[in-house]
Amino acid sequence: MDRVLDPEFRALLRRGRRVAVRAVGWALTAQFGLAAGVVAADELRKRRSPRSEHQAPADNPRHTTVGQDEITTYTYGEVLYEDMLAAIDEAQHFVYLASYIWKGDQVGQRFKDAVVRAAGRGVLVCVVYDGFANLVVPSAFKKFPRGVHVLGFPVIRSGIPLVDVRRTGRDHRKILVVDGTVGFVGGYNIGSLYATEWRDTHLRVRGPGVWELQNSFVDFWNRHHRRGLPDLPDSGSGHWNPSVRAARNEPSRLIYPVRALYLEAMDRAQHRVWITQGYFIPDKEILEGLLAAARRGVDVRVILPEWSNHVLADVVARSYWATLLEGGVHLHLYRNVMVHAKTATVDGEWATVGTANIDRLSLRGNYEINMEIVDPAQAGRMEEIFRRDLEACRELTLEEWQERPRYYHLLEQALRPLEPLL
Ligand SMILES: O=P(O)(O)OC[C@H](O)CO
Repeated sequence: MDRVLDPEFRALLRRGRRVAVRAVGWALTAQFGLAAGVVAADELRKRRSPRSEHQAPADNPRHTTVGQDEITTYTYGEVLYEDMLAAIDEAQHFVYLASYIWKGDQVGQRFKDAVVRAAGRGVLVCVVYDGFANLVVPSAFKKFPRGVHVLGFPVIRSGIPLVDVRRTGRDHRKILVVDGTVGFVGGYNIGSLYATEWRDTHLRVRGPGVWELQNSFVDFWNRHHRRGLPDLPDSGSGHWNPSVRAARNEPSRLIYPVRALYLEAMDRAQHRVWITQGYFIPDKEILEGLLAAARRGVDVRVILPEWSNHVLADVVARSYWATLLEGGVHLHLYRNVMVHAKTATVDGEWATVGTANIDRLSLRGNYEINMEIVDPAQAGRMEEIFRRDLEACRELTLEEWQERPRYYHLLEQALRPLEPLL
């Protein structure tokens, strides 16, 4: 105690604290400087090889029937958007549309026109977009006529996010529900780029499973809409079908079941775990799940873009590749086209398609929704799609990865601490 009061010792402590604060400051500056440098270098690379030279494969949708639900799986945006727009144009009672990104471009305008038309003929129209994800979209585009009810999920929310987790998370969902009879969900945001240049996956559900999507929309809307917007009827469902279910991450209710969905499915796998992801930064338990499956002889494969549109996410993701490859996980790099799908299939029995990436933001951060379908026909379709995608990929070998330049390895380690932000 005497020593604490000793002025010399206190001066020493003060100096130590100053040095520590400065060191942390320099480390953070260096790390963010490095991150900025990597982003700038990637911009140069993109300018040299514009992605628009590359088109996603224009595959037709695939259909299955699961119990009383008709499931259509889309892997090409242009076809999906036409069907979504047709569904909105056919709406008679309500249109619920949530899109994390809603670009103010040609495709975005077509969706806007469609919902305005629906509202004009007396259909109840409620739309949600994420304020942060659409900061770059002109505000004029985000203004709708009075008949369209709009929830722009605020960029800044009340409360202190670090103290109250319920106040955190972006609305990352992409859902369309029309009249309770047809629903769409998956990785596609709304925008022209995604129509032809990105490889993504979306589902259309027709049948009682639509309730899963409708319920997610209604619950979110009723919890988050501002005063003046209508409450939506919350119907409940008499239909209990374990084969077609939605898992919804909801920070405001402290539930993150999509992560559990992946962990449980990997744990059960005996033959195949085939995952397709745009941004793949597995946390400790997901990584353990993949490696454990590979150890017991399961064929574990992940399709990823060779380069995604987020270079920092790429670099941090790559810091796990050596561990994955050494553990027997196969990595397939999709060439030239951005793969943005958030899907997985296990043993030809189970499949998920949704909005959640395998990264911290999606699995422990955002509002997300993934359909879980336990059915050999749908899982078979997803396996067909996976095999088809493999043709556009090259497999990365451990030897090749070990030969990457030393500086690249250092970059991965230096940027890995950014993982909680991704
Ligand atoms: O957040 P996601 O998965 O919808 O992806 C969004 C794109 O990265 C936009 O740049």
